[in-house]
Parts: sequence; structure tokens; C-alpha cells
Amino acid sequence: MTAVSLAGVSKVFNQGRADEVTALSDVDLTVDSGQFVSLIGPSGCGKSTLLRLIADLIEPTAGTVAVAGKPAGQARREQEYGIAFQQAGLFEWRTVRRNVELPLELRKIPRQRRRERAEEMLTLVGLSDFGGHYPAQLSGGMQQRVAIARALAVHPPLLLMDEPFGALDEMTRERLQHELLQICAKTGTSTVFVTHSISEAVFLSDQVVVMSARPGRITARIDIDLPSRDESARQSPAYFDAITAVRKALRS
Ligand SMILES: Nc1ncnc2c1ncn2[C@@H]1O[C@H](COP(=O)(O)OP(=O)(O)OP(=O)(O)O)[C@@H](O)[C@H]1O
Repeated sequence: MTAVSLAGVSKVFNQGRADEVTALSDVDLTVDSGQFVSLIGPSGCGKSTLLRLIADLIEPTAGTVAVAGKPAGQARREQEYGIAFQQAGLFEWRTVRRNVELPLELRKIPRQRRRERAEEMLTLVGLSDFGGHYPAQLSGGMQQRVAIARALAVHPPLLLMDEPFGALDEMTRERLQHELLQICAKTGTSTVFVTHSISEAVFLSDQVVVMSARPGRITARIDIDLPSRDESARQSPAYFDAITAVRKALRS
């Protein structure tokens, strides 16, 4: 089953005006169900634009976007995906638990069920003791885990992440990468992940999609086949070979 499918997608901002920008040109992309795909490329190559098209936050100028076999708009209405961006985007006046419950409230899930689901998600990201805290009482890494718990609360088949770990220190980042992989494996979630980090893309992904700027295009798709997805993978020859392959693709 296909989680995401883009065919012939272009995106032009401010069309017909002096400040017209072709952010994406003729992009084809397929993400299979359960697959983890990272988008990497220079600043301004259209990574966030691509993610926002999948999330139906903006519309393509040309081409089609399908999520779980449905048009992107229908998939958004039926909450086929969860989103986590660089800034955790939590509501400061809501407790951690009530932040995670928010998408369930919007879906009109009954209170008891909401509470249970929020607890389940907080346990999944290792924050079961922090449900009653407010976001300001948590570290950046913990806030990011709350954002992931919230994105997963409706059990979406697809997770869209835009540099979710960009603001974190290297150690926290590596720990969260590991946790994210475990969560995705446990829940069978497909993921599209935007990053600037080659090593992050390689460690996390089944496939790294390399993009170039002006206009934004996909220039390479590199399949990653690591012997495992635990910390030892970061020492494996396959990991270093894949990093080299992605670096070369970014340069060429
Ligand atoms: N709402 C908008 N209006 C006009 N131009 C936009 C808009 N959003 C993005 N762009 C332009 O589209 C291009 C792609 O932007 P986008 O944010 O997708 O790049 P990116 O690869 O995510 O960049 P970065 O790595 O710096 O986050 C850029 O030239 C940007 O200026």
C-alpha cells in the first residue's frame, strides 16, 4: 500500500508577480506504507513546501498529491497524518496531557478514551510521569517528545516531520532518533522527515531523497540498508558508505 504519492507536482508562489518563485518543479515521489523517507537538500530547495503540500496546508500549482490513496484534502479531513515541526508548538496554558489530547478533542473522542490514549502516547515517548506538567517546565527534548506524542495520538498512518530535532543538542537528538524509530516500528507508521543532517537522514531512513534548489527538484533517491537500527548501526561500514553516497549526491 502507498502512504504518499506525488505525481508531476510543481509549486509556484506569487505566480505572475515580480516576486514569483518556483519552489518545486515536476516532483514525483512515492512513500510506501511503513517506509521512513527523509528529504535533504540545500536551504530553499523546497523541502518544507513538499511537506506542506502532502499535509494539504498549501495546494500544488500542477500535479497530484495523494495520501493513503486519497486526495490530500480528504486525507487531512480524515486525519490520515500527524505533524511535528521544529518548534514543538505546544500550548503553554495546557498541561502536557491536555496538549496530547487536543487532536482527540477536535475529533470529539469521549473524555475517558482521550485520557487513556494520551496516557498511552506519553508512555510511548517515556513521559508518563509528566502529564500534569506544563510545557515550560520541560526541557526542549521533552517538549519535542510531547509534540511527537500529540502527532501520534490519533494513530495516524503517516507522520510528517519538519526538522523536529533541529534545535536539540547532539546527544538528545540521537536519543530521540532512536526512540522515533522504535515508535515507528511499533506502530507501523510511515514517515516523511525533513532534515539538514546527513547522518540523521541516513540513520533514520529506508530512503533518502536528495533535492536541489532553483527550481526545487529531486536529484537522487538513495536506499539505505543498515544491518540494524540500533546505536551499533552508527559504527557500521554501511552507515559510513551511505553517508558518503548522500554527501556525493548533494554535491553533484
Ligand atoms: N509562502 C511563500 N510565499 C512565497 N515564497 C515562498 C513561500 N514559502 C516558501 N517560499 C519559497 O519557496 C522556496 C522553497 O522554500 P522551502 O521553505 O520549501 O525550502 P526548504 O528547502 O524547506 O528551506 P530550508 O532548508 O531553509 O528550511 C524558497 O525560495 C522560499 O523562499
